[in-house]
Amino acid sequence: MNRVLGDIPPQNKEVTERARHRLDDLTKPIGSLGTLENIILRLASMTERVIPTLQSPHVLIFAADHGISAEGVSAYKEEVTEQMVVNMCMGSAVSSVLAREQNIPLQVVDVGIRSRVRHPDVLVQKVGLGTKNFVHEPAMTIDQAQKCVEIGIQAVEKHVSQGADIFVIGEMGIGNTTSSTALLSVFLGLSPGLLVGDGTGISTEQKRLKIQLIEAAVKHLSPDSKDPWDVFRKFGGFEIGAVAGAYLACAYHRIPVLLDGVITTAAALFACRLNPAVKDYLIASHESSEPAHAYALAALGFEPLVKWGMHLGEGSGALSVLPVIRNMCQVMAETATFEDARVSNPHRTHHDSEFRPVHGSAGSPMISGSPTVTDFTEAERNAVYKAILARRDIRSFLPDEIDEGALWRILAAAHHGPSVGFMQPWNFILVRDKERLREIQQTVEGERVRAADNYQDLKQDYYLRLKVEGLLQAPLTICVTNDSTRGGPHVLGRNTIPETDLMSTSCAIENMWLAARAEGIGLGWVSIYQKADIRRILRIPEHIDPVALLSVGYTSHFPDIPLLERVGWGKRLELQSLIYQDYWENEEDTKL
Ligand SMILES: Cc1cc2ncn([C@H]3O[C@H](COP(=O)(O)O)[C@@H](O)[C@H]3O)c2cc1C
Ligand SMILES: O=C(O)c1cccnc1
Repeated sequence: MNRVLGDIPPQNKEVTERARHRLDDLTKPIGSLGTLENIILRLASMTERVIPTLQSPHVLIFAADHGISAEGVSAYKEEVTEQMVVNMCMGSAVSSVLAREQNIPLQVVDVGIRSRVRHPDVLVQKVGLGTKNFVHEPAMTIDQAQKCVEIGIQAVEKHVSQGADIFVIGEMGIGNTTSSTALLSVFLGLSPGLLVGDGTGISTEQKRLKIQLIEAAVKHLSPDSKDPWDVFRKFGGFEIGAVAGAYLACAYHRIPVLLDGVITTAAALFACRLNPAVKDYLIASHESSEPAHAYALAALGFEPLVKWGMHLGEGSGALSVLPVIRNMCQVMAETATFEDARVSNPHRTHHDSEFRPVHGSAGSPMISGSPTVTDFTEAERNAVYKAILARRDIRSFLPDEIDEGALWRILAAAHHGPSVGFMQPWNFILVRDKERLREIQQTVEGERVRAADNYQDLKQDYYLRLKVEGLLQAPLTICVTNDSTRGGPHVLGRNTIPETDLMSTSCAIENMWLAARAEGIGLGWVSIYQKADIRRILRIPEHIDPVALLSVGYTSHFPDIPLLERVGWGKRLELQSLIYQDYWENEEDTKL
């Protein structure tokens, strides 16, 4: 607990500033999303992402019983706590329906229900069998107070480690509006008469009793309002402590968390008294009709997003507002900027839209320094680079047929290659017929020998000893063709550089190569042939360009360095020597 309490990160003003800049660049009048703009900026600061994403919400509901319920301060009996928890687990409580509708997992934690809960899905972590009745004695010991906060921390941390990126925390505990109101009365120094409301629908008589009991208990237990633990242990509840712990853990992990009604907000005030930095990670969802809620929100400096007169608890208010907040993340991500949509912007010239990049904190699945959250895990990212670095041009094949599923995936990878104007100029001729392959091999062999004339003496011998194809070994050859007429005469982006169709087809081939490598399948690009020969053998029309012959098959091994490097034909140039800054640099320039 001390780790979490002592190390809550501050707001990130730089990210907030960049987010504000982007928000003002979106195609809408400045400030037109009202209060929701502030929510977006706060989310950016909390998550240190200019474009925050909330993809994995999680609901935690903490439940416990209260000694004070013996005084008849609720319209319902204590046993309803356990019954409602079972109802939640069966998916039939308001909170369960709201969570299910949004596909959000919900976990109920029993922090101290008096009876055994009759459902296996409840996480049982009882700190006691209900609190003591604070009319007579402190609700709990200091040890219990710390334990329930610790349970809240652990519950959040478990789900954070599984990828949760926003939390709704709810509570269930008959009698807990009395407990919360007592806490708020002491923390805020306000009289219970101002704060007590109708709770679950109590009579005027019960309301009067509720006020009197709180007043008497505060007098009797004389809490030290400057000591949050003293106040909490005297009037709190186990579920309220767990909610406070959950808020602390969210703040520690830079995870946004939604407040619900009066009970969770009392827990928030307790958490903020332990460390005021928690506040920066809390979002007020709604204002409940319990009078104490408005006072508590005001004390925290929060303006609730909505006032719908809700007074249910269970996280129901927060769950109702959550979609609005998540939509705002999509707005931030997907709304066009004035510049992108070519809409005239009176507020920005081209120059002042440039901004310094910002560096976020590291940690999977976020890439360090990225302004957005990436949806690639570290393992997935590494896999992409592995395929790129381990790709080889293969010329030795095993005769085994290629798995049909793998072949389809490789072709689909090609088909998802980038193409200018989306013209998709490619076709794939799958050649398995041995007679046809032999014909192809003969023309390739003829070209290979002819090309040897380009080299002299020893270099020529060297060239002729290189194996340039495995056409007859591989079970499959794919002829990739390019149709420059596809998409009509005016393909977007192809008007000034006509060969972009060919570039697109090349990109498709590279995709195939990488996919094949990941499938453990070798691919060799054969390019020593006369196009006319290949057109004749494969009956390709005159206007279609046979770009590549790809031998495809399993191979005994993928060399760790390219074959031509291994045999000394060439070596990989230094990347550094190929990169220029701002303009083409002459070698003379760099020597100076
Ligand atoms: C059926 C039912 C479902 C609830 N869900 C939340 N609460 C809410 O009401 C209780 C607090 O009110 P009081 O202090 O008056 O007992 C808490 O359990 C709170 O979560 C419920 C209450 C009832 C009766
Ligand atoms: O404000 C709330 O969330 C609330 C009010 C009454 C009863 N239960 C919850």
